Amino acid sequence: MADWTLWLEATGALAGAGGLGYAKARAPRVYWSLVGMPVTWGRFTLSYRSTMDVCGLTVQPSGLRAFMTRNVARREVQPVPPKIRRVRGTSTGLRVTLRLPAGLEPHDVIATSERLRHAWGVHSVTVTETKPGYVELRMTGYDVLRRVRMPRKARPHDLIVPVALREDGTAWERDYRAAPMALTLGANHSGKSMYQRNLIKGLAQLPVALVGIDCKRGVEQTAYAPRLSALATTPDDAASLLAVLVAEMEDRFDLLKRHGVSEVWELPAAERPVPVVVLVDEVAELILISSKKDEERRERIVTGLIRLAQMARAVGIHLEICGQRFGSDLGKGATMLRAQLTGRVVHRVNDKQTAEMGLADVAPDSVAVASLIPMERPGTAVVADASGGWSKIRTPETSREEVAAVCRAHAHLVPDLPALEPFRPFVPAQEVPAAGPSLVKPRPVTD
Ligand SMILES: Nc1ncnc2c1ncn2[C@@H]1O[C@H](COP(=O)(O)OP(=O)(O)OP(=O)(O)O)[C@@H](O)[C@H]1O
Repeated sequence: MADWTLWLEATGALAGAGGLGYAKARAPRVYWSLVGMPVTWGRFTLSYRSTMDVCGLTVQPSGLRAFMTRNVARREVQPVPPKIRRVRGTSTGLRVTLRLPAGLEPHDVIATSERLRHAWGVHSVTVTETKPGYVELRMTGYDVLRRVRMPRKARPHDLIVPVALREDGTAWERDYRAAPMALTLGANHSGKSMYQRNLIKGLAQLPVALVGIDCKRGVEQTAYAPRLSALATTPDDAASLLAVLVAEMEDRFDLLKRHGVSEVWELPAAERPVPVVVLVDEVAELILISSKKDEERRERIVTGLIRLAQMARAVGIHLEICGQRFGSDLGKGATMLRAQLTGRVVHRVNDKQTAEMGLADVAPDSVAVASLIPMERPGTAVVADASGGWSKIRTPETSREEVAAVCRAHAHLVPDLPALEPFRPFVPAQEVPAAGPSLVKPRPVTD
């Protein structure tokens, strides 16, 4: 058996020496499909039982089974590894479904994933419980986060936007129904704007209202103006816009009350107000003040944000807040606001405390991983939610022009929300595409 493994490895090495070595470095996906996958598949198949044995992932067979093996099959009784239910090759690695024998639990496999990775010579092994008694080993043959390519099937739908790639090769999706409010943290140049850019690219294609708050004079979000229902580029405008959003939230609650339901998703489709996603580019610009006279405005902004974060989920208003830090140093109300933001995305940070601000209260295990994101990998982040689960992701590199083009192409999806009309950004006539059929039916917010 070992000879077969050696033969497969030798084939891989020879192919590498014959020119595929170049492909391995420059086109790892091609190399994986041509060489890596067959070699790894062979290595996995041939060494599966012994690897599971040395990694402690076997159990003693049941009495009956041991009896039958000894007396009927007349073979030596051997420890039993998890049963392989399915092996599937993908463009980034191998997926193996295992049925766990009694006595093993998913955590046992998770604890040995590093040993399995080395045993099968793959870049990473991620273990996911698919249903009770079953786990999936997701192996990647190369570093998929080096040059991110999103899976072809990953498309925005409902209120779900694929934003980045996980290190196990699957798409990470921002699901607004599962995590209605989210916080994105990261140091300068860590990739926060790129994350938001990818998010806007996906959201722009959905029937939602996009509201931008970019108090860095709109340098990032102005480019997306054709698809924005509102844009605030100064703290004063932002304070007024948040007051309008709070009033909109209250109107929507009146609508829910009239229909006797508790959230917008229970309303008939024709009555349901369009979801609103509020994207705040840098929260410190909004709530950090330098003089006493701005205190009243800050108070209004923080109160508005906290009210939206606490209640607006039920009426389909979502917050997506970005910042470099988000702790008590931002002043009164900051930690209260943070506690309402369920989804957490933490890019490279300058100090462990910032990673803790984002992750310690939802996924403490991931703090160390976020603290170690290297500078030369912008766009890499750790995502976590209140379920305690977390993943390492990286966004695809997407230019502002590309996202601006998507926004122009979907400008007809801007819904009719009269309350936001005064905040609608100016769009030069040449940027507005010829009128096409509107996919969004204008709906009154109230009856
Ligand atoms: N996923 C990515 N892949 C490759 N390059 C990226 C990625 N994300 C960001 N970058 C690059 O890193 C740099 C910083 O990105 P970005 O502007 O998104 O960071 P930021 O955290 O918003 O910075 P700042 O706080 O200074 O605005 C940019 O040059 C961008 O092109």
